[in-house]
Amino acid sequence: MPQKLLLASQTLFKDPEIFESDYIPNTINYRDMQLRQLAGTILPALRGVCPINTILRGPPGAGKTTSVLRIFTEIEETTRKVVTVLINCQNVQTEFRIFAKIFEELFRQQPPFSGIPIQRLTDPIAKELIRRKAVLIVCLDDANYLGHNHQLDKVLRPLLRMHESNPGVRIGVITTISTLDFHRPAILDPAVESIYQPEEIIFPPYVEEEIQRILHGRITAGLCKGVVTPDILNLITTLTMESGDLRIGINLLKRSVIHAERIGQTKVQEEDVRHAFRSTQEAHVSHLVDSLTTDNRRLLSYIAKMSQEDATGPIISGNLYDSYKKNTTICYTAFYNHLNKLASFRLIDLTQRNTKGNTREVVLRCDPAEIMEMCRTEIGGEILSF
Ligand SMILES: Nc1ncnc2c1ncn2[C@@H]1O[C@H](COP(=O)(O)OP(=O)(O)OP(=O)(O)O)[C@@H](O)[C@H]1O
Repeated sequence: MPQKLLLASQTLFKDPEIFESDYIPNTINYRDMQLRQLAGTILPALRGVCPINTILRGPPGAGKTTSVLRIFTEIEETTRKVVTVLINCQNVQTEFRIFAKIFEELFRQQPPFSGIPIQRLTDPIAKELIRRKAVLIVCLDDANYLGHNHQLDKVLRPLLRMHESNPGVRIGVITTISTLDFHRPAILDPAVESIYQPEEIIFPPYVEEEIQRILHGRITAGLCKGVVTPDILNLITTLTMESGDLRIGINLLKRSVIHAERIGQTKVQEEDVRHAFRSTQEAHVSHLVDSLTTDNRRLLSYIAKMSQEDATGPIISGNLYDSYKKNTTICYTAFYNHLNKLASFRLIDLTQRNTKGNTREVVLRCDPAEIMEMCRTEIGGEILSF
C-alpha cells in the first residue's frame, strides 16, 4: 500500500475554522461604539420602516464587514421581516450582478435571464418585498471598488428610488469604504447623494496593542498550546502593523502554522513567518489582479513595464495616455476609466501634479516584475507585444 500523503490528524490547529476569512468572532473587541451606532441606524427596519443609510469608513481590516455580519446574523435570528444581503463589490461590480445577487437572496434561485435592463430584476424584487411586507437592507461591501465609471450611482439610484414606482417598498443601504480618497460628493451624482444621505460611522485603525490582543485571542482559540510563542506573536504583530490590516495578521498566523506543520515542526519559527509574509502579500495582489478586466490588466501591465524602465522618470497621466494609445485603440474616456479603476483597487497611486488637478503622477504600488508576471499569465502572453 502506498504511503499516505495527507495525514490530517497531525496538526497544530485546535480549530482551523477560526482562521477562515468568513469566520465571525463571538466577541468583536474595540468596536462597541461602532456596533451600537450601526444597530441604532438599522433599528427602524425592525419596526417595518426604512433604516437610516450608513457609510462605514475605515482602513482595510478594521472590522467593518465583521461588524455588519454580526448585526445581520442578529437580524436573521430575530425576524423574517428584514432581508439582509451583503455584496462584496470587489468580486461583484456590475449593477446587473449586484441586483442578481439580491434577486438570488430573495428567490433562492438565479434570475432566469442575464444582462440589462435592470428593471427586469428590480420589479420582481420590489413585488416580492411588498408581498412579504419585508424591509431590505443591502450592504455594498468595499464600495470603493465601484468608484469608477459612475458604477456606485448606477447601483444606488435604482435601489433608493425603487419605492417611487413601487409604493410600500422599504430599502436601506450600508456601504463600507476602505480608501481615504473616496470623497462622496465627487463620486456620487448630486441627485443620488440627495436621496442617499448616509450617516458616517468611523472605524479607526487598530493600534498595535489591539492587534496583538486580537491575534492572541485567535491563537488561544484556534491553535494547540505553545505553537506560537510570545516572540513570534510580537513578530507577527510588527509585520501586521506595516499595513495595519488585521486580515493580513490572521492570514499570516494561519500560513506560518501551515508552513511549520509542513516541515514537521511543533512550534512556529521566525523563518515560517517570513516565508508566510512573502506569500500573503503576493496572494493579496494576485487576487486584486484576478478581479480586473483584460483591458484593465493590459493598462496595468503597461504601467508596470514603464515603471521598470529607469530612463522613463515619473509617469505622468497625459504622457502615459499618448504613449499607450500608440499601442492600442483606446479612447481618452476609457483610458481614464481604467486608470481610476486601478487606483480604486489600490494597485496604483494617482497624485495631482498641478492645481487644476488634470495632470496626475501615476505610481505603481507593487513590484513591477511581479505585476507583469501576473498579468502575463492572465492574458496569455499578449502583453509582451508592447
Ligand atoms: N475587533 C475584532 N475582533 C476580532 N476579529 C476582528 C476584529 N476586527 C476585525 N477582525 C477580523 O479581521 C479580519 C478583517 O476584518 P473585516 O473583514 O471586518 O475588515 P474590513 O474593515 O471590512 O476590511 P476591508 O475594508 O478590507 O473589507 C476578519 O477576519 C475579522 O474577523
